[in-house]
Amino acid sequence: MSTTYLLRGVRPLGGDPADLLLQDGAIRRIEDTIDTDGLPEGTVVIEADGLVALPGLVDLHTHLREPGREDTETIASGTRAAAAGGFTAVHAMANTTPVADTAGVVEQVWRLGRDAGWVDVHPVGAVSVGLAGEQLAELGAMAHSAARVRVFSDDGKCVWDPVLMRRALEYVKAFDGVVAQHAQEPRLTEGAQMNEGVVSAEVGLQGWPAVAEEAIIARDVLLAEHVGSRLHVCHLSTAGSVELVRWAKGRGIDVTAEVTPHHLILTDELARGYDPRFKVNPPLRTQADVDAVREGLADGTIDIVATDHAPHAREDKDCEWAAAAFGMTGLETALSVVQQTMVDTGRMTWADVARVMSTNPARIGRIDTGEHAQGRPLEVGEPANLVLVDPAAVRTVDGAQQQTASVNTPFAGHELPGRVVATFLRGRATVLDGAPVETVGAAR
Ligand SMILES: NC(=O)N[C@@H](CC(=O)O)C(=O)O
Ligand SMILES: [Zn+2]
Ligand SMILES: [Zn+2]
Repeated sequence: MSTTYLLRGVRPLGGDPADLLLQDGAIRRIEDTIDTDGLPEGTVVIEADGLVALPGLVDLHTHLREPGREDTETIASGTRAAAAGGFTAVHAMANTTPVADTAGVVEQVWRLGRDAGWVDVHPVGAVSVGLAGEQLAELGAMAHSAARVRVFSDDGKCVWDPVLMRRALEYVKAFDGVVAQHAQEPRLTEGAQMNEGVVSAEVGLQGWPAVAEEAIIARDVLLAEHVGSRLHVCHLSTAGSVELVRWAKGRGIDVTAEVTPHHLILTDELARGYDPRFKVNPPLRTQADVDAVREGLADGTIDIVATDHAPHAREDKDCEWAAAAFGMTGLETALSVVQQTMVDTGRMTWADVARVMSTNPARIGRIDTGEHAQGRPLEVGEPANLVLVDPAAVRTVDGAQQQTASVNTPFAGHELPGRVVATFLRGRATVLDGAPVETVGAAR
């Protein structure tokens, strides 16, 4: 029998306090006060005064590195980090070794995720065989596998060939899939190391122009319109990209877009210290771009925040900038960065955070229905996927103390607001008192 939890005085979506009863995997009661009389023996009462309850967070863009780079992250360590960050579902990117471009690989990732038990793992399927950008991968077989893939991406590489991109967009319509594009014109970014601008000129690193991202987004929204398909733009990072997505949506094109926490707060000024922790793809941009993506997220042009959690080995980051790998971790800091940049600044409410970090990503990934539905409202009868966050807490980020197996967080030493106190996956606690519940994997 599963544990019954009574959450006392919690604030659903930051609203008025209420008592919530989680029982047999679902939210059973939401009332001003729930009396403990008559509750099953062994009911665990959590005094949640001042805590905000959100639907379990859903990440549309996580790199779990398994299979192939288990030295940097495994499905178990990455999903444990996700639970610690308040997530109940993640989409695992396809740029593994081997690439997740067959039904066999996506089913393996899905099974390992299920066995680990921390969050629901939804594998992303590659668009092209081996991410090589030449031949379409077996999208249908992945969609109809046990992993039920709906999101397809060559992330890390751009689907550059417009004919291949067109075919992928056409193909995924058959199973209501979406192509998630890493928008990067490869010829315009050969050898690029950081954002092209004043800072790149001053520090002498090769620049990566905004137009390299924007040109692909412009092309792809027109392709999506032409074939009547769904497009998702990964980790959008420039003011011009926000404008393009705004224009496309105004025209009725079925496009969605994501921004990462780091692009909401960090700028290319950080490259001045040549610390490769700040080397990422797409690169950190200017303050004007940061302002534009914040505005785009607040006004709904950008649909979601996705972490692009990209763990890397020490040797791939403890080296000179030009030799270092692109990417930074993010699962355990995402909610805090969104709180700091969007909630504490008055741009968004907690209900808006639920929308951009749970409801919308679940809908884009088509995981918002069925037995394992995610991103559902906090209502009686819905699955008990929840995160409890203490918005008044302040913590100093320490890479070594995180659950991820890698330490390439850009926020080491930063004070960030907010702390995940508890996470529930279908009524089962994965995190309690701010710490992962050790019996999670074993309980299955
Ligand atoms: N974001 C990154 O800088 N790196 C990602 C790939 C990607 O998201 O493009 C990775 O896999 O390391
Ligand atoms: Zn990418
Ligand atoms: Zn990525």
